[in-house]
Amino acid sequence: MEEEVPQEIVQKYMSMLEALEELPLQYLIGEWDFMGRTFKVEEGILIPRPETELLVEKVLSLLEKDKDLLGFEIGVGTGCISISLLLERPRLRMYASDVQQKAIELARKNAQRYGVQDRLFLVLGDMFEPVKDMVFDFVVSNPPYIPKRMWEKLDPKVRKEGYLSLIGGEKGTEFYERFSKEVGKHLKEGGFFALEIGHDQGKVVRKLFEKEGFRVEVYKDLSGQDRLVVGWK
Ligand SMILES: C[S@@+](CC[C@H](N)C(=O)[O-])C[C@H]1O[C@@H](n2cnc3c(N)ncnc32)[C@H](O)[C@@H]1O
Repeated sequence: MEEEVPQEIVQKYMSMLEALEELPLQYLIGEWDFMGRTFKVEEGILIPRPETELLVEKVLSLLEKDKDLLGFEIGVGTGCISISLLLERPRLRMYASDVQQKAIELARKNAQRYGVQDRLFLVLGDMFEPVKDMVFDFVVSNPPYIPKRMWEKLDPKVRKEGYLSLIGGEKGTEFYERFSKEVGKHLKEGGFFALEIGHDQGKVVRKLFEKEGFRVEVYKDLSGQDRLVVGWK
């Protein structure tokens, strides 16, 4: 208590406080926790959310423990979903894509941190384009699902996570519309997909997938809001 704090530390502290007015705390400290593990985060890439842990838990509940499995994640971001799955299922291998090179590089660093880089194949590109001819046991994604008109209304700190991370076209459902038409040919018979959805998107998204012939379940989060959709081929 008697020691005086050095000026340079006081200055660093003050400038960090100032930066916090515009930047989320997570970007300032450079990492954030997801499912009990710490992931590097960078501006422009979604900060892992607690709601998304539900998606990982649901997928884990559907994956057998001692089986060789192949999964695909669209929109890898920090890598928190794929890396969490790989750490819980040692015989799983995952492909994971993103349209942002920055996300691919960040996910690579996080995969190295947790020693799963040999089972995570990171690919740059849109939707299923980087895995054109491949079929998987399952496909998972936490896609952008906020309607375009909401962008300006979002907290400026949230906007630091980036348009591509958050906005799902005019109605917010553009990703699901495209995905519902393409996912079937990339799933093995009996395979499934699992997607995070917005709290008011359960009905619309269920309809989209039922129209394409999938058996569909919508799950709620702990606050009773629609949060996940799972479909089986
Ligand atoms: C909501 S963030 C999810 C990031 C991470 N999976 C998570 O849950 O924290 C959506 C990610 O999908 C990527 N993305 C958006 N549209 C895409 C598309 N058509 N194909 C591949 N990736 C896409 C974005 O760049 C962003 O990194």
